[in-house]
Amino acid sequence: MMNLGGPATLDEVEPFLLRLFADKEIIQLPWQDVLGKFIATRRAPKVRKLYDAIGGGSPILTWTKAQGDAMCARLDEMSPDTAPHKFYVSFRYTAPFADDALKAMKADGITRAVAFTQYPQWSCSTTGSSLNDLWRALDRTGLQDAFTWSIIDRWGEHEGFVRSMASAIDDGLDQYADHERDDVLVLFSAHSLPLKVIDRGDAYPAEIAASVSRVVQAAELRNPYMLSFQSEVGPVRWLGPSTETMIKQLAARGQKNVLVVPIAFTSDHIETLSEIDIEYGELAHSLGMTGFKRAPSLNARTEFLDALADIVNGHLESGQPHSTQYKQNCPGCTNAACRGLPSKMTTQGTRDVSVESAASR
Ligand SMILES: C=CC1=C(C)c2cc3[nH]c(cc4nc(cc5[nH]c(cc1n2)c(C)c5CCC(=O)O)C(CCC(=O)O)=C4C)c(C)c3C=C
Ligand SMILES: [Fe+2]
Ligand SMILES: [Fe+2]
Repeated sequence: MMNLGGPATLDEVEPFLLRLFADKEIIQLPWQDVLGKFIATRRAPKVRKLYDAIGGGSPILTWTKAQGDAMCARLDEMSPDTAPHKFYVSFRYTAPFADDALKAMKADGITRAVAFTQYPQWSCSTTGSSLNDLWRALDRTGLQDAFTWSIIDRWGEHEGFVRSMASAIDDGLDQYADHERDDVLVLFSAHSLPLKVIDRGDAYPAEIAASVSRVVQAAELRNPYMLSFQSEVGPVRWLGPSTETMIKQLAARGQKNVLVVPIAFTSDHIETLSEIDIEYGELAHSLGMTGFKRAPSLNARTEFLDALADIVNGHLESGQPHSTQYKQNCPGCTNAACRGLPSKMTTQGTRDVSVESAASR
């Protein structure tokens, strides 16, 4: 289960930021080694305070473990012939890292592995970076031939994910009085990306829009809705419209009730608990937006746990080594590591594992 990760303690904030701003696959900065370090160390005290205010660290590992446990229990029932199923966490910028996951898998005698991104929608800077690092970690640990791989690289239109988002929106709307409910504007908010990434041809904006469209249909939403992007950091230009700007503009035209729906995250962490709930919440209230609320994160929502298991089971049944989109490298990509494959990939899925050599690396 691959994700960005987050600092579990306040002491881990600075190392986490240093690793993140050093990664050229998530953000490209001029003189990255120097500027990345500068931004990370300068940002750390502020970000430490933010994590302090949400309980002293990120809950992303706790949620990922709860999701993994529930997913594997369901998979053991759904697919006894591939049981027992085990999950391992591979975070990009905090422990457990890809190397930790691979070593633990080897120690447990695992031979068949599914690299399952926890970002529903693809971006080269998130799932792409995690996968590139996973393949590098195979080399670092000398475990190139230990596992036969397949990849779940995107699932933003999966029916179970879409239905869990729709039911989270229902719960979000239930927070309003009956007479207010029709007046609520549903503001889908996704993590933004540097425009440079978009200009290379990254699939993220289209995949986010597809998720929003499917969720709106599944929720049979009668409320007006829109999509904006949050969490811009660093001195580069970011994809808009920005969630913060939209809140200001909606408040200026008298919109009182806004329900924010985080569409690109599967659990609570700093972007939901701090940025939306505290930072945007205070902004909205200061501007007279009395009904500013957020739909609950998916966390351990039963429909979502079912969805995670269904995504993996469907993947195993499909026999596909990865999505048809996976090999579609961004036309503007100059990173030789992108869209590589490990040396052992399935051609037929778990139920009939035959192995082919890496098509490219
Ligand atoms: C520096 C560039 C960043 C890009 C590009 C980016 C994209 C991106 N991130 C997520 C998901 C998460 N990001 C989280 C925190 C976080 N992200 C960045 C930077 C970029 N993200 C920073 C510096 C931080 C740390 C907090 C801060 O300093 O503001 C997290 C949460 C971590 C946690 O608390 O557990 C997640 C999750 C996505 C989906 C995405 C683009 C598609
Ligand atoms: Fe981020
Ligand atoms: Fe790339």
